[in-house]
Amino acid sequence: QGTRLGFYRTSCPRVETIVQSAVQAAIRNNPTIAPGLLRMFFHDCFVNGCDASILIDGASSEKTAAPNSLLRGFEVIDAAKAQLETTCPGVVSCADILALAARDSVVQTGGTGWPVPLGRRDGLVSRAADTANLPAFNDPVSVQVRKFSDKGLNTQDLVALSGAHTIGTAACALFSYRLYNYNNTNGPDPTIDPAFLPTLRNLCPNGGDGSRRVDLDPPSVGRFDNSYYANLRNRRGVLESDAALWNDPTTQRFVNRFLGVRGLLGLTFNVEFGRSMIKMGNIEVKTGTQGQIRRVCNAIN
Ligand code: HEM
Ligand SMILES: [Ca+2]
Ligand SMILES: [Ca+2]
Repeated sequence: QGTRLGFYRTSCPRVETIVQSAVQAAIRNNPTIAPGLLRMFFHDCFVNGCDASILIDGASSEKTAAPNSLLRGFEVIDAAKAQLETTCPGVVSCADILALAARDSVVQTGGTGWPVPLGRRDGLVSRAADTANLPAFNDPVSVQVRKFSDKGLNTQDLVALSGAHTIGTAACALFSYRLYNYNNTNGPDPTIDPAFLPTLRNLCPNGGDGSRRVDLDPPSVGRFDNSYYANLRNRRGVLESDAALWNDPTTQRFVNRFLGVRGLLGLTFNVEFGRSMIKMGNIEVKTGTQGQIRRVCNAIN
């Protein structure tokens, strides 16, 4: 009683093309939508499962919580839903639209696609307090591993899915503490490449605008490739949580495998990313008669 391929084959055969063209149009107009939608899906699946709880508006819904404050692309899901309601009213869940949009965002940025099993139903609750279990920018590897394993994802999934940071940006506010007075040392995080430090300091001056955004995978921020892992090896991970994946021996081994280091069993990033996304997309899904099919994605019926 899970998700499956071809779920809308008879009830809404054009669902994939409709979502794809909405996502394509949005990204053409604003490339930052691609990372926005990919991250949105992660933050949906980790809180009450992949059930579109992230999309609900309201005073204390998940959306209003700090870890979700910088998400973008909600209007793209709403637009796809509006089109689907004219083509096949009352049939396609917002949770499935988000799962497809995340995949399409990867394809649009040059990644390899994967078949998306469908049949998720939309959830009935969305509470800001439930976002506490999302991984944080300063989580050590042990905590990242635990948060992923709580959702049925292993260490390889963690390293593969963190590869999403091959596209997109981060706000200075979430990592500039590493650049100036890390852990009250009056100096930078010693694990940052000293040649990379001036670049980051220029982009995020001490006491400067915390909302300024920096590429997570320079200079390949718009391409869905494995260059993120090379940055980790070169001690150029921007977020502390990313840098930590290199500094821990277990996760470093996976980074090296994604880099195709000789002597280790190689892993192809784009293939493994899709596999892990299918796993993530099945976290605590509601199917059958659970939940509902929302009429609009930002409110419960
Ligand atoms: C331990 C796990 C993770 C942590 C701690 C983490 C943390 C973060 C943080 C702090 C940002 C910057 C947000 C901002 O400033 O707007 C970010 C960005 C991003 N994350 Fe993650 N992340 C993790 C895993 C993932 C996963 C599993 C995915 C998707 C599969 C993902 C996709 C993204 C994307 C695409 C961005 C760029 C967002 C944009 O440009 O708007 N992350 N992440
Ligand atoms: Ca959810
Ligand atoms: Ca990249």
